[in-house]
Order: sequence, then structure tokens, then C-alpha cells
Amino acid sequence: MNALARSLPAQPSAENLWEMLLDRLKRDGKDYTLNWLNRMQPLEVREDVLVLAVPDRFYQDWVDDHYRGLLESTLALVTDSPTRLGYEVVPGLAPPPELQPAPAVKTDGSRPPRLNARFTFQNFVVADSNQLAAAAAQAVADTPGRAYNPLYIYGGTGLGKTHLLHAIGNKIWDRDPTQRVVYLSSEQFTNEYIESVREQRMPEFRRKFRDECDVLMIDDVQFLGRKEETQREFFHTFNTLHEQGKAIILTSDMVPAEVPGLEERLRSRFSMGLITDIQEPSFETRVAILQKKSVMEGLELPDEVAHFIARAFQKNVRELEGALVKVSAIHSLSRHPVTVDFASHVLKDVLPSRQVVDVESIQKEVARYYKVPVEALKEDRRHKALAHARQVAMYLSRKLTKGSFPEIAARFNKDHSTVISAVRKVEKLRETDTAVKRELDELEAKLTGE
Ligand SMILES: Nc1ncnc2c1ncn2[C@@H]1O[C@H](COP(=O)(O)OP(=O)(O)OP(=O)(O)O)[C@@H](O)[C@H]1O
Repeated sequence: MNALARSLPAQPSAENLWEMLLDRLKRDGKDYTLNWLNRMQPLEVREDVLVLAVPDRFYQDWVDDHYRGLLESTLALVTDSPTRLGYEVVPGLAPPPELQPAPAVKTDGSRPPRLNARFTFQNFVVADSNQLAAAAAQAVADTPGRAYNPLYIYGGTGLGKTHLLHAIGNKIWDRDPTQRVVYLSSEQFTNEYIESVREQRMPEFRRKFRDECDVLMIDDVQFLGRKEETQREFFHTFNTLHEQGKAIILTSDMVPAEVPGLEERLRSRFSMGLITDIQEPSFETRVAILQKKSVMEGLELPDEVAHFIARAFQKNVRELEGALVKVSAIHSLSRHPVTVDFASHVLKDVLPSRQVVDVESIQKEVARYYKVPVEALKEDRRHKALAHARQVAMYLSRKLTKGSFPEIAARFNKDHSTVISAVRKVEKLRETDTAVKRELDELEAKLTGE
């Protein structure tokens, strides 16, 4: 112990402080932490710092990341000073005898309620549209309560906010199952609050959200707007957790400043850490998501089908995923090959209306437009008007369905080279012949509804 610490009679020794701290943790029901702390020993008090001996740098970083917040806030409860922690690496440090064997970790091994193990960082596709949010979420999962507290993720519907929230919770819990991860939507928080008030169970409510919570994750906080009493309770919950260095992660469909009816003091608290958004995914990201999910589904997804689905569902990953699941399910029931035509049939009911275009509907529309029988488009007759209508139908099939040449050829009973030359010919005519251009514009407008 140094001279300054010795000269202060009221100052407890490092050993005493450490003992008081561990005692307090036990009394507060945090004895599960002792398991993780038993490789440290009190060394000395340096000014306002309690210095702990640690066996190596790795252990030091780990304890610092996970327990500094808890240890310092507990230290503040047992003494006025010191209130900070320091470390010194003392190689070969043995666990103190009184803490051996390490107490069993108190956990029943079950994942925290409502936490969905399916949503992990491993199966989240990181791209430009969500890069910052994903990196911040990783940082929070690695050092909860220290990196970005609170983390506030906002963005449109179905873009992955909830996925990231669960991924954070899962990662923290997988690493340390004693971490009490509380995940719920703001509506569920509101309902639990109202029930607790009605049934006079507020102490239990507060214990759950303030004392027995290491990580609080609230989805869709915009629904707290205009709920004054719930906001008041949430404000105190937030403060208690934040002061103890407990991690808080929030999601919303808008920035705090835009949430209608959100109290100013909550707005400012929500903005204390990091606010980050998730944007709509680009075409490439949508394709990457489809590819990743198809591997998970055990579905072989040809590129042209992935491109077709990615073009059809642009704004919402949930819908993109739903389309893939549907294609995969019907493929495994029917064993029909996964082609663009197949996907467009399967998704007919859910495709945005302008996308309900398949080879069959193109053939019908073209036949009606040129007043020729549909069947004639699939035959070999070389009558000039018929040949033109057939080539236009092939060109539009290629342009609007993104089907491969062989797929389209099969629907016209031709080989793929016939389709390739028809498409080239019509492309050229579209540029050079205004009458043909007009025909194509009219047909496309009819088919796509644009
Ligand atoms: N980048 C991504 N990588 C993989 N899957 C994703 C990605 N983004 C979203 N998803 C998936 O899309 C679906 C919808 O995502 P999520 O529920 O997280 O959206 P949300 O932003 O919380 O939407 P809402 O605001 O409607 O609650 C989930 O199944 C999720 O796994």
C-alpha cells in the first residue's frame, strides 16, 4: 500500500475493499460474477484507484470489458473512495483459496425469453446500407455497456433492426449465459407496466427491469410516444441501468427527434450514445441476402432467379425473404426446377402488380395486340406478321421476365439461338423504326401497368 493511502485512516485497505465489494455483489444476488472474478486479487490502493492483480493482459481486457461497470458502481456503494479500478499484471497469480472451487454459474441454460436464436451476426449480410449499424451492434455485443450506450438503430420496416437486436443479445448470452438479457418491444414494456400497476406488482416490475437486467433491448420505441406514464417509468429504468453501465439498445422507425409525443428528456437520453440507421438494401445486397438465405434453406438458387426476386422486392428484406421461402417450399413439394418462370408463377400473388409478368401473359398480350392466335406464336409458321409478333413476344419475355434464353425458348417450342436472334433483331428495330418503338412502348405499358 502506498504512503498516501496509509496516511488516510478512514481509507480501507485494498483487501478490505475487495472483500466488501465481493460481499456486496453476493448480497445483491450477483454472486454469479465471482466465478469470473476469482483470478484477481487486491493489490493496493493508489489515490482513488483500487489496483487489482490480474494473471495476464487477456484476462484483464476481458474483465475490464465485462465487469468494470458493475465493479465500479458496486465499489461506489461500499466506499466513498476509491471508486475506480486499475489492474496490474502479476504472472502466475493463483486464485485465492477462499474462492476455490469457483461457485457454479447460476443459469438454467435456457435462452432469455423472446430472444430468437435464429437471428445472429453470422447470418446477417453486412452491406453499405447497414454497415455502420452492424459494426456498432458488434461493438455493443463485444463490450456491452461501454461501447455506444445507448445504441439507437432506426430505419424502415423489414430492414433488419430486430435481427441486429437479437444478434447482440444472442452473442452476449452465448459468451456469458449469466448475463441477464431482457428483450421486448415497447408495447410489451407498456403492457407489463400497466399490468404491474393494476396488480400492484411494481416492485417486481422494477426488480426485473432495473436490478435483474444487464442488457436491456427495446424494439420499436416509437410506440412509447404519447404514453406519458410509461415514459416516466422508462425514464427511471433507463437512468438506473445507464448509471450502472448496463447496455441499452433501442430500435425505432424514426430518429428520436421525430417520434411524436416523446418527452424531451427521453429524446436527449436516446441521443446520448450512437444513433445509426439502416437504409434500403441495394440490388447487390438483396442478391447477397437471397444467396445466403438459400444456402440456409438448402435451396440451389440460380443467379437469374435470385436477380428476378431481388428486382421484384426492393424495399423490404422481410418480403424478399418471404418470396424465397415460398419458392423453396413449392420447389421441394413439386420438385419443379427453380427457374425464373417457376418463381414468377409461384410468386404471382405476392409480386408487386407491375411485376406479374410471365412468358404466358406476354404471349397472350402480344397475340391480342397483333390479333393473332396465341398458339401461332409457338409454331413455325413464317407468315411475316406472325414472325414479327413472335419475335416481339420473345424480346419482351427476355426483357420483362429476365428468364434465360433456353427457358424462354422452351415456352415458344424453339431453340435458344432463335430467341437470341429475335431479341437482337427487335432491339435494333426499337432504335431504328419509330412504329416498332411505339408498339413496344404500348405493349410494355400494358404488361407492366406503368
Ligand atoms: N442484412 C440482412 N441479412 C440477413 N437477413 C436480413 C438482413 N436484413 C433483414 N434481414 C431479415 O429480414 C427479416 C426482417 O428483418 P427485421 O425483422 O429485423 O426487420 P425490422 O427492421 O426490425 O422491421 P420492423 O420495423 O418491421 O420490425 C428478418 O427475417 C431478417 O432476418
